[in-house]
Amino acid sequence: MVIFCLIGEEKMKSIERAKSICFAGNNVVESFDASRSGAEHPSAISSFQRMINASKGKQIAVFLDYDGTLSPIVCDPDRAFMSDQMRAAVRDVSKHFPTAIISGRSREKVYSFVKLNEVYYSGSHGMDTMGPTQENKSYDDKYHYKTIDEEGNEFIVFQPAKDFLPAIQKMLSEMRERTEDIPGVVIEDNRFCLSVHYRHVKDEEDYERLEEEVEAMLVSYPEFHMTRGKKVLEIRPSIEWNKGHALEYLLDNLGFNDNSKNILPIYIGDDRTDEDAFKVLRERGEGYPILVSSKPRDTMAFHSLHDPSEVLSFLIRLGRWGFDNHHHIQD
Ligand SMILES: O=P(O)(O)OC[C@H]1O[C@H](O[C@H]2O[C@H](CO)[C@@H](O)[C@H](O)[C@H]2O)[C@H](O)[C@@H](O)[C@@H]1O
Repeated sequence: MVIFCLIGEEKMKSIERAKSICFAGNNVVESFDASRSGAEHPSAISSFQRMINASKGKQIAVFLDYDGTLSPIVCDPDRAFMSDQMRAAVRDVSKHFPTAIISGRSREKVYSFVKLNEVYYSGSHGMDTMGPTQENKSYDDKYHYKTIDEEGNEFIVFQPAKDFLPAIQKMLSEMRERTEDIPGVVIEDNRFCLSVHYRHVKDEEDYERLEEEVEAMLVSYPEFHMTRGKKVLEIRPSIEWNKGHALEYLLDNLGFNDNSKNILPIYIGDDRTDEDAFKVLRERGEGYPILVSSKPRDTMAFHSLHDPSEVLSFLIRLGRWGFDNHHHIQD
């Protein structure tokens, strides 16, 4: 079935450009573009060997975004499934290197897509992180708790936006009421933040009204703010915590603090929110921030991958290298 998602800002632009953004086979809505970021952001696949050489004597750790990285961008957020091949590749990588998925989705939702017990999960743009249990004195105990999975493994959960949960639930009902007469709006409860999707909002006027409704609601919730993603407005608590903080938190819990030079983190992501994590790696002066994008873009990443199928090739290669070099997670 061919489904076109030609809406909002695309509607205003030329048909030619729209075709490249919104082709529809298999419901996939982000497609290839001939141009790519070239010399500025070399391909992580062609630079693979160089990256691996730099990892000598260091522990590689892998951090992955979900939507647009492990799964293609599709029209229906509830159907952003990951392929079995991708799941196998992530599983193989996680056998050799600590691996975490850091997503804007709720932690439970991203786990329901990925279904791997071997990886750590951080949901709600890093505001809900389940990591290894090393005592971490630098973070507030009030927002930590310990938990055990079905296999008896102990984890620590850190939820720095916990105090905002009642307000988020109120906003969820209010937003649903405010937008019930705007065709095409989908509101996703991401637990510590909300996603207001407008991919299916066809009229420019409806889109403008939607933005006004979000802004009007936020007047009564000054402790929240709105950010923008791919055809989505996101409502988030205004705390100083993002995917970059979640990455640092996980590195700390894995035993690699700011000063550690024994770690080589790889972070792969496609969205604006991933830039916070790219920035952390740049500032630490170690590791590889990799942008997933078919077009050149302003980014803090050093390398790029074209799309999730290139992410798959990269992960397969990394998993094989880990196997061939006898890297075991307990080493
Ligand atoms: O941090 P991520 O894992 O990349 O999550 C970011 C948002 O991703 C999802 O929305 C995006 O993907 C959908 C499915 O492909 C697409 O329909 C939507 O237009 C995109 O914005 C997710 O639904 C959001 O909740 C996440 O915040």
